[in-house]
Amino acid sequence: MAKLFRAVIMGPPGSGKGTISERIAQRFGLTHLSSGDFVRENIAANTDAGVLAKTYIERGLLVPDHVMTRLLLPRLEEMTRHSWLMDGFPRTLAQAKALNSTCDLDLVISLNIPYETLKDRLSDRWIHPASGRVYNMGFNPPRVQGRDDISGEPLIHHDDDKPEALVARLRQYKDLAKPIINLYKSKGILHTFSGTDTDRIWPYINSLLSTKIPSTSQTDTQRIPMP
Ligand SMILES: Nc1nc2c(ncn2[C@@H]2O[C@H](COP(=O)(O)OP(=O)(O)O)[C@@H](O)[C@H]2O)c(=O)[nH]1
Ligand SMILES: Nc1ccn([C@@H]2O[C@H](COP(=O)(O)OP(=O)(O)O)[C@@H](O)[C@H]2O)c(=O)n1
Repeated sequence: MAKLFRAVIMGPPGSGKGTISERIAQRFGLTHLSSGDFVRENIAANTDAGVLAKTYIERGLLVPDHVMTRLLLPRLEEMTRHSWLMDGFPRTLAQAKALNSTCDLDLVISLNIPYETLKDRLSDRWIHPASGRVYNMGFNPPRVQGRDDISGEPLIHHDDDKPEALVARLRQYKDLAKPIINLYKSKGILHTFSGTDTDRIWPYINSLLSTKIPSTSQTDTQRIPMP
């Protein structure tokens, strides 16, 4: 069996983690694991952890570490035969340490995007909640306005994508991400990409990953919140 590949993508809200993860999943055949989608699925399914998580998300708070790790780590342990890219986890140093004790990461991508760019993108982000597919009216608009391309279902706008919520979310990201970034830097697996356009960052990420994992023309790549 080919060597498995484990990566994490980090960045503030709106930095393009979901968009870039999709491209990576498609090009390299990794499974894209979105911790945010997984949390939302648990909320929709009314699981114990989902009910608990909802009380935090509704208040614009991060879900506590012990809830997130209880949700995610058992699922990761089921992924022992898959290569994956994790988006949205770890969000804290405690989560990074918990992840560390579960698996060896090969690579961490950190996105460094200016504040004005994040603000513009998020004010225009539309999401299909059931699949996690994400649109932007300028960058990747849906074929039919307000509707998901695949299912035709309505798109929604998250309250916490509004500019008034963004400053606090960004500050929190910076504070929490710093020690995680330092940890990954010290392990020699951190790669940082800066810029205002996903299309200009993507070739660099693509060529980095091409040196680490064989590309695939797979069409059956998955975007699943978690397995
Ligand atoms: N204008 C513009 N929008 C982008 C670009 N890259 C991503 N987006 C959009 O910006 C929003 C945030 O991207 P997303 O991948 O959801 O970021 P995440 O919060 O880090 O997962 C979405 O609406 C994307 O469609 C870009 O280069 N330019
Ligand atoms: N590791 C994580 C991942 C998500 N979450 C919660 O789940 C929400 C949605 O996750 P997301 O990754 O889609 O969020 P954003 O990238 O929009 O911040 C976050 O805003 C947090 O409230 C968390 O608390 N801890």
